Amino acid sequence: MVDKKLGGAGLRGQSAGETALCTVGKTGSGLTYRGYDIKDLAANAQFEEVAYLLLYGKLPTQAELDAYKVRLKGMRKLPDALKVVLEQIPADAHPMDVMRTGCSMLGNLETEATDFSDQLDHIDRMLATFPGIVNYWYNFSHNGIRVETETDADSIAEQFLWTLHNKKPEPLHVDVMHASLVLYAEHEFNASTFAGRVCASTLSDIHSVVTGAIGTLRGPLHGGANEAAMDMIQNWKTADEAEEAMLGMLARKEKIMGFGHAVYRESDPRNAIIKEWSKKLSEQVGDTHLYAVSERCEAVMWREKKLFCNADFFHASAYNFMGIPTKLFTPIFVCSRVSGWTAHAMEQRANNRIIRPSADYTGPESLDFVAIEDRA
Ligand SMILES: CC(=O)SCCNC(=O)CCNC(=O)[C@H](O)C(C)(C)COP(=O)(O)OP(=O)(O)OC[C@H]1O[C@@H](n2cnc3c(N)ncnc32)[C@H](O)[C@@H]1OP(=O)(O)O
Ligand SMILES: O=C([O-])CC(=O)C(=O)O
Repeated sequence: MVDKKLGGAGLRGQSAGETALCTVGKTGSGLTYRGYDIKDLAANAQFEEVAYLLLYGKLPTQAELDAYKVRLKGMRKLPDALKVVLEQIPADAHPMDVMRTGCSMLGNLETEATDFSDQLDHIDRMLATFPGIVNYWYNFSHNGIRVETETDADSIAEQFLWTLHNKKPEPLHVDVMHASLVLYAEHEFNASTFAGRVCASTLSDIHSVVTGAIGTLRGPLHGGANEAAMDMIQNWKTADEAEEAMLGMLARKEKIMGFGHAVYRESDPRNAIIKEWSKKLSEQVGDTHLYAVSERCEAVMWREKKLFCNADFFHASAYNFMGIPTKLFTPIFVCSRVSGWTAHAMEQRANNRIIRPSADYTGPESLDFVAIEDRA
């Protein structure tokens, strides 16, 4: 078991508020959304059911789910002014920067009411438009295509793949995307959600909450780890080559992306689920090495450091097998986590006090003021 350093830097192990949305690592490795185990949700629920659970407080009935999906489907059109902005962003921009700009621009065009009475309309609109935003930019900047975002896709999972590849995706890939979006939807006071809650606590608007959260998720120590893991494993053609390279990285004390966690001590329960999907996809595409390389990385990290794969590691190979470009990996996380971020914003707003902790001062004391002409 990994010995976690609690306290000290990074507010590790300290409670920074209350939530009814999620528990992380309560038994060392468990994860629940509003009391439901992630294993049950990932195996049985579509992403829209989970988004509904987080945002509307309960699992939907069939009629409620059908109506919710119709509502989201009707909200997919991108405003022309947003498309104009997306078309200005160069092909070599990072798609997370595109998401951040896209979200912010949407907030300029469709600003939330200051009394938050329309918060759920804006939240559902973000859920509905985010896959189209990133893929409209991607297809325009890379392929010169203005992709249609008002597709016939039945779900957000299908909508992401459809707007990326500009065609109806195959059912297995849609199933994997549902599971992936369910796994990424919510995770208590992780860095991006906490950033969003701090923003919400100032009574700022929902697009500012999400824009700040996107910027926070972007880093390789957080959501960016799925891309970083892919960049790493794609260098290796055999499991033995991967093992040798990893041992070198560990000897040089390099961080290995997709491993370790700030809260879990034994395992990340999302890993086994996405790993299973990655295996299935690997068989489907006739992969000869990427899954084997990934499995060896997992074994080496456990053997050498007792570090386990977090949610991001096997997402890398799974997304790769579905033909998703590596730099679009973290934006998929955004398309999902926007449900958790905004559920937290609503929870914060419902019982708000501005989040403003204290700091331990470590600078100099009682200095004499020096006139500008006398300063060295
Ligand atoms: C969806 C998500 O956001 S999941 C997280 C995605 N991020 C990554 O995969 C990035 C790689 N992982 C990491 O950087 C870290 O494990 C974090 C940021 C996730 C957690 O950080 P912390 O809580 O500070 O890590 P923790 O306290 O468990 O670290 C214990 C020791 O293991 C080391 N360690 C932790 N993760 C790794 C890793 N991936 N590779 C190598 N060493 C590691 C730490 O450096 C630390 O060593 P030290 O005591 O010599 O300094
Ligand atoms: O909880 C964390 O620190 C990071 C994480 O796994 C997530 O946000 O999904």
